[in-house]
Amino acid sequence: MSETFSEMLRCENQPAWSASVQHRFVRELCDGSIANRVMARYLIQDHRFLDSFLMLLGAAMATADTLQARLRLGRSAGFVSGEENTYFLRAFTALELDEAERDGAPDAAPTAGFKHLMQEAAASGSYAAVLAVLCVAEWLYLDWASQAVQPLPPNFVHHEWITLHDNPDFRVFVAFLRSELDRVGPRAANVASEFFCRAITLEKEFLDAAYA
Ligand SMILES: Cc1ncc(C[n+]2csc(CCO)c2C)c(N)n1
Repeated sequence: MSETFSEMLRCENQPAWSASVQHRFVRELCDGSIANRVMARYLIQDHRFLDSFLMLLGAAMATADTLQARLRLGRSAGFVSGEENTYFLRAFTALELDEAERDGAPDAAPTAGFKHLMQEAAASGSYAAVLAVLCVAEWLYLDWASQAVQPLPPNFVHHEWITLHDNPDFRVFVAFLRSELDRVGPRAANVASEFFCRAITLEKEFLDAAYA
């Protein structure tokens, strides 16, 4: 069987991909041993990129070439704006982080890098560029979350961050993003490959930054 375009990009970006999937953050999150301050640092930074992520989803809706894709992307934007947002707020409360602590910390370099990359992809007007960044952000998370061993850790701050990225709806969404990238990527291979590579590099740096 021949390799799909998205599989080819993932292969081309080894070992960076596996370094994220097997990252210390993922290991400690999945076994529940992660320090509260590491989880807090990670979630504060992750919450920062939600705004640019929604710009990226909006750009995907604007640049998609079919109604079916726009409808699918629209549902995902609704989900990210709803349920996931309450996870962050509940987690911030559980970790006893007040607004001053959340707002006081500056953007870490990979957070700023991600915001810039997502805004650049959104402004490019290229569906392939947007899909490449979306694909890394979502597929990488499904990849590590689906390898979590049962039973998941009892703390909701840990297990919900895993199940948010490993559930039937999310699987379908990642499969959709990959099939879209497989469909339009080969026609814009250089752009897709450049954005994919920049995104995976930042994912690894983003996880490292939680321990910095
Ligand atoms: C650094 C970083 N990269 C990717 C994701 C994954 N992610 C971001 S928004 C979104 C959509 C709704 O779940 C998903 C899966 C993340 N959270 N943080």
